Amino acid sequence: MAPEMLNSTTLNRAGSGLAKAGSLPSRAYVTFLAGNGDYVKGVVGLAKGLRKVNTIYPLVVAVLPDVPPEHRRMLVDQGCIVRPIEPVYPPENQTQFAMAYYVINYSKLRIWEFVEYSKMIYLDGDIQVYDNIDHLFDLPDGYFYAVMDCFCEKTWSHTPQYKIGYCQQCPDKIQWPKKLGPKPPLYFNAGMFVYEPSLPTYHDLLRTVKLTPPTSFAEQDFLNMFFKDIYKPIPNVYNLVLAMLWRHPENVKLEEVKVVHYCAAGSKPWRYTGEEENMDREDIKMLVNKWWDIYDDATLDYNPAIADVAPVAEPQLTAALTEAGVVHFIAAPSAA
Ligand SMILES: O=c1ccn([C@@H]2O[C@H](COP(=O)(O)OP(=O)(O)O)[C@@H](O)[C@H]2O)c(=O)[nH]1
Ligand SMILES: OC[C@H]1O[C@H](O[C@@H]2[C@@H](O)[C@H](O)[C@@H](O)[C@H](O)[C@@H]2O)[C@H](O)[C@@H](O)[C@H]1O
Ligand SMILES: [Mn+2]
Repeated sequence: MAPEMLNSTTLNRAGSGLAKAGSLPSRAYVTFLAGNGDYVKGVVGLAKGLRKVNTIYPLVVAVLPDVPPEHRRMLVDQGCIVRPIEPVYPPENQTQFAMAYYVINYSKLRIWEFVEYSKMIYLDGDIQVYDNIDHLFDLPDGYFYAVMDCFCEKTWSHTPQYKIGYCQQCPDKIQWPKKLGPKPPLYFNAGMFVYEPSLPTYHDLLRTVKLTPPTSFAEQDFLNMFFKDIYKPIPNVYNLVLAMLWRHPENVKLEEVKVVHYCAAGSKPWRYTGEEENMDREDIKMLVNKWWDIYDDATLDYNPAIADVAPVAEPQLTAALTEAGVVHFIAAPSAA
């Protein structure tokens, strides 16, 4: 039975980061950085964007060995928690990944090992958060929450969905033909998800990835297969895959969007030229400028002197607050 979409009422009722009595959940945002190129700008922008929306949680950055010390320093200077990780490689393969570099994205799997955190929200480095989404941490445990992807871009041209014009974003437009067998399970974009780090899950992921032939969307396909039984879709406002603007405009209310994912070809703000297809759209130009406004805003730089330093609650104070039934959890100094 297809997982029902969580609606915004349910999500907003999830709470505002108030920990239930007795629990002091350790939560953080986490992103992934590879290489010595310009994605580090994406992560700096993300750190500043999270700070602008007043998240109470830190930003952890999982860095591959090829991220240079000066880039790591930039991230520490922006209040991020830098966590070195080792690469994860898929089995030997002849796969044509949709983008050749997708092979490095398997290293995202290392974030399941961050068990010092009970719940994490993963965000790609090419994502920006324009509204506070801390309430997602209060979603019920035991599920994998993410936004459904779209199958209409050329990057999907190898798939039966694309060939018949079927997309889960408009399931009634083209019916899935019985001759193709069961309708594909709901499929999420792996640029943003809410998950629980867990060593048993981590070891299961690493064991399973070694046995799973790679496919076009690399770790995204793998994660969809691995979590298909506990995947719960959340509204598109939590991860606007930019192609939705021209593929499914009826599903987008830009003024309500909380998270923008600059994944369309040519849309990475730090590389934007406006020349690629759809990049001359007014909404794209506005979103790229919005990203730069945050990136260039020096008032959003991390300042240790005024950062939310987690008050070291006296044990008796915590006990008293717990007794009162609610403990407002202030995490480690907000990295963002
Ligand atoms: O050279 C790279 C390529 C990717 N990434 C990280 O891997 C994520 C996934 O890649 P990308 O966002 O480019 O994939 P897309 O969402 O555009 O398909 C990026 O957001 C970065 O966090 C990186 O750090 N360096
Ligand atoms: O390594 C595979 C990547 O696959 C996904 O990107 C794709 C996917 O969303 C397609 O549906 C779009 O058409 C395409 O533009 C976009 O780049 C994730 O965003 C990224 O984090 C990562 O998992
Ligand atoms: Mn991305």
